[in-house]
Amino acid sequence: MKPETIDTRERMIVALDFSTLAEVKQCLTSLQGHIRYVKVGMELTYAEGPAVFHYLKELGLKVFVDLKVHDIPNTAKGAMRSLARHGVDMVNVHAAGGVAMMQAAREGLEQGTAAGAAAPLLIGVTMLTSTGKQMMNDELAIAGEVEDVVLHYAKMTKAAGLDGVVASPLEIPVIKKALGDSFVTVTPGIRPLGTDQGDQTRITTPEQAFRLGSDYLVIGRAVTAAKDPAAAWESIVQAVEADRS
Ligand SMILES: O=C(O)c1cc(=O)[nH]c(=O)n1[C@@H]1O[C@H](COP(=O)(O)O)[C@@H](O)[C@H]1O
Repeated sequence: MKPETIDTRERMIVALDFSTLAEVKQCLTSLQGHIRYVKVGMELTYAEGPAVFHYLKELGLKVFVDLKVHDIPNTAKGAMRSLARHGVDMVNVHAAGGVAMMQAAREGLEQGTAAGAAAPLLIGVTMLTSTGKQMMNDELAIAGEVEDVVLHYAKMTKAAGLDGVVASPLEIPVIKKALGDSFVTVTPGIRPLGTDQGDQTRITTPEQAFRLGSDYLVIGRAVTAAKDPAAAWESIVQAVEADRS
């Protein structure tokens, strides 16, 4: 199904950046029934192991496992084969690992997916949303504009046969224009008005992210660190739906 035909809530992913299952359960006490899609990153996976993926799937949630694999092709392939066996919905690798690594990741994912089941969406991370132009140019020694580098990584990702990319919402129009509407875009760096920018650099509001054409928004601390996560979540959903109508 094309992401734009999916309900808004299915396109908003909550980043469960916690280090214990107890904290996850506490957060879900507020959010359960409101959310449909969650992201499990390194912090929670390294603490609780893959059992947490199954716990969340059994609650009826879709699960994006964000481990940002970046290694030699053979290792990336094995990592994806193992991840696919958990029956999750979305996984990612760093596009900077290169086309051969991404192709190997794709192969591993197909090998690990149960017969008859759909493979998880495989997404390439372009330039982290915490990275700005100065850091990219001076620290990482990558010349040019962030948007051009992101587009280059997105083209590599598509050439490798992946389903889409992680980028900032700011780069989505050029990615969609060059690579087509069905190339999936997943965007962190979401900051509702009045929330703390923290360590993110290339940010937009949730409304802007949808307007720029993002398929899936990843939202973490603006919701999970709020006093009332469900209220924070619902105010984002309302703002987005009002903006889109
Ligand atoms: O792959 C990601 O999900 C990711 C890529 C990226 O470029 N930037 C980024 O922030 N993320 C993740 O998205 C989430 C953003 O969280 P908040 O900044 O709290 O909304 C975190 O879990 C990050 O690990």
